[in-house]
Amino acid sequence: MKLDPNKNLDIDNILKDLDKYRPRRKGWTWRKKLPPGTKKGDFEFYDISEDLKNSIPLPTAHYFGNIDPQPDAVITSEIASGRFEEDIRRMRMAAWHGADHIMVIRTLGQSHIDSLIEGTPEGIGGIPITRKQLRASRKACDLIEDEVGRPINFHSYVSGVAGPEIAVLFAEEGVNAAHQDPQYNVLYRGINPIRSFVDAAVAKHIMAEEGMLQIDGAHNANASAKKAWNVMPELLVQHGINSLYSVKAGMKKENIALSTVPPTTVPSPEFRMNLIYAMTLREVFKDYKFRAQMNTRYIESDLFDATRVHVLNTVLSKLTSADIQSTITPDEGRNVPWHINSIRGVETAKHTMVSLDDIKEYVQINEEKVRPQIRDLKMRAILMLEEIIEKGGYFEAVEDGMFVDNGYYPERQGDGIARPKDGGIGAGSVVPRDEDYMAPVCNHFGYNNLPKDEEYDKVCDLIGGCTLHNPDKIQYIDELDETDNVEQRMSNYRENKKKGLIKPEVEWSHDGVIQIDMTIPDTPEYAEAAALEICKKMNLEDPQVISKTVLHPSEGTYVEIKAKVPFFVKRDELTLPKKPDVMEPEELFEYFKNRKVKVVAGTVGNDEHNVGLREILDIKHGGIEKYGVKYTYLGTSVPPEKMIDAAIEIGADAILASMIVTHNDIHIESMKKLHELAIEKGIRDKVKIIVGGTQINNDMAKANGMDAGFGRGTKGLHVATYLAKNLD
Ligand SMILES: Cc1ncc(COP(=O)(O)O)c(/C=N/CCC[C@H](N)C(=O)O)c1O
Repeated sequence: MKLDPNKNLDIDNILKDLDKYRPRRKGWTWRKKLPPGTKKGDFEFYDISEDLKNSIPLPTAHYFGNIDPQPDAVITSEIASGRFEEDIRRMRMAAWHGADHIMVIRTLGQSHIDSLIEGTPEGIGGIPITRKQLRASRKACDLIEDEVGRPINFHSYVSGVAGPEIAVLFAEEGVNAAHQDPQYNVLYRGINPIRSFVDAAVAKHIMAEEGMLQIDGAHNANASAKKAWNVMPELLVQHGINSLYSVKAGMKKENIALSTVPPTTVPSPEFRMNLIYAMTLREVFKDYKFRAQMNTRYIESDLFDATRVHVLNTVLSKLTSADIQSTITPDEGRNVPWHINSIRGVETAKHTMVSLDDIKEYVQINEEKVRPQIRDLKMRAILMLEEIIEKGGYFEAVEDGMFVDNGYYPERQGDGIARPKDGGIGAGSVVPRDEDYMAPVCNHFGYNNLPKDEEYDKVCDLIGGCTLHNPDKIQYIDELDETDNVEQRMSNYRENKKKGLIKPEVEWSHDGVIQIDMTIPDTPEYAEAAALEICKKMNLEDPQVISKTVLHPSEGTYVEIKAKVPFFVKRDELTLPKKPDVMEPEELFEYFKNRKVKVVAGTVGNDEHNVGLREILDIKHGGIEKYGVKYTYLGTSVPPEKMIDAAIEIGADAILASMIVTHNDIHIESMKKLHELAIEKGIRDKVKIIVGGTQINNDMAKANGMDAGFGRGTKGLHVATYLAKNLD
């Protein structure tokens, strides 16, 4: 099965035969870097990887031959609509924009479920991670990676009281990467510390054997602390605990990605503070990988502000290093990510990384300035580790509330998250393995009383293969819940699709949600009330203000609203907008380089307007001069006779006559005059007469003897295209 860029991804195809689906590979895939100095278009790049086969380049790419250079870092798109079948389309969109790491947020609270969920129940704020969801998503990623021409890493989360089971599920299903950090269970999910670390060793060992990439959980401290910038010393400690524990559980350092989020933002003097932290982290953990993540901590509902934060975060990644740049949707502060915002996040990362190609060769960090601060930060982390040892170890330290304290260690606020060593969910559930404990499964961590006297290659030979080596042993359970399952959810989607009904969407198909914005010249309260009233009068349903920007306390407020359109439009009743007939700039440059074209231009009759014509002529705003057309400008209020004489004198190929004034149909008269004079002087068949103006259109112009007419919104590109296509 292959995807056709001109066709929707067929979810039914994805759902078919999932019981037989097998992942095409296991483990993580990095991008294939290109040699320094690789040429793309007219330019050399030093930090890029192989191109995509299919992609959507950045908005300005069309000026540069549509190149779409791919940064060397993997780019993550985080997707979480709550319905996996809806996420799949967004994965495809994100991949076309350059994401090759798809992370799907888990539904609320899955960490507290002590077994695997089966089927595909609808999630909240994320989706339930289940075998069927993983298979459908990985299968979709197979198709999408073939379509864009680059492997896609599918990512999920190993945490909670079912951590080891989840890890085995991921290993069986070819999940390529996962978050795994026992500190996450302890601090944020209140799961027993000892249980969390024992489970983590088992989970990490399985992940390690499958070559899965691991992302740790340090970013959560950053996201949970009231004063995130104060937890920097602790972040180093948390990274250290998880990284070393992972190595001891069998993970390779190149598969251990430290999850680093810039701890602060404006109006604090964020960049120099985040720079110190980022540099310190990379020095201390230089053999590991870095997954930089845009800041989720301070994302408000203002999309522009979020995007500015994200650009600066990515600049920091480029000035230090990032093996993976995870993107957060700018609407993190107000919605479950919308398609457009998932894409905006990916574009921000790609834009910033490509624009800063090779920047470290040009911008050197002032060592004298940063060194003392890096040293200070390292010392604070070392002191914290020493105190942890003094207290008797990690469990005692976390019991004592040392973690996520809002002090800048060693200063403490005393408001850390304390977790009792023998308390929390799953307390007392860890029992030592018996002497004769034997588990005939592969990649199993810890004591395993395996037979000494038997020959076997791998442990599971003892039972004819475990699910990691004999996937036919996997018990695939389809849907358990008659009502909450993907077939139910897809039914009315299929109905509407078959009828060719179209509705806007932001999270789910046919949710009908649109976003509109308006500026109301009033106080924020009145602006909000007015905006909602305007939506009601527009017959929009359930309008909600999702963001407000005060332009001035009383002069004006910008309001963004989401609301639902209560109707469908029928696809087969739509008349498609006529594509403007324009050639690509490169084609026009080429044409006018080989065909010297001269035109005469002026505003005809008693008419002093000249701005519009100048825009069509001048190079500044993309006038015809930009493409190589030579023009002679005769000015304003030019008599038709003078236009024709000038055309003869310079041997013009075309006359461009601007006509703005139209009262008493003076413009029609001028057109006729130009046409008749050109015939009289014997040049009518040698010159194209083109008229333009706000009231002009092509049919009217041709009806009055002209060759073409251009109305409001015309650009030099349109006129240059006409000339290139119509001059002999
Ligand atoms: C270390 C760890 N383990 C498990 C979970 C998931 O855990 P639950 O199912 O919500 O309990 C998380 C979640 N992180 C938040 C989203 C990801 C973030 N935006 C990121 O990209 O890093 C986690 O950080």
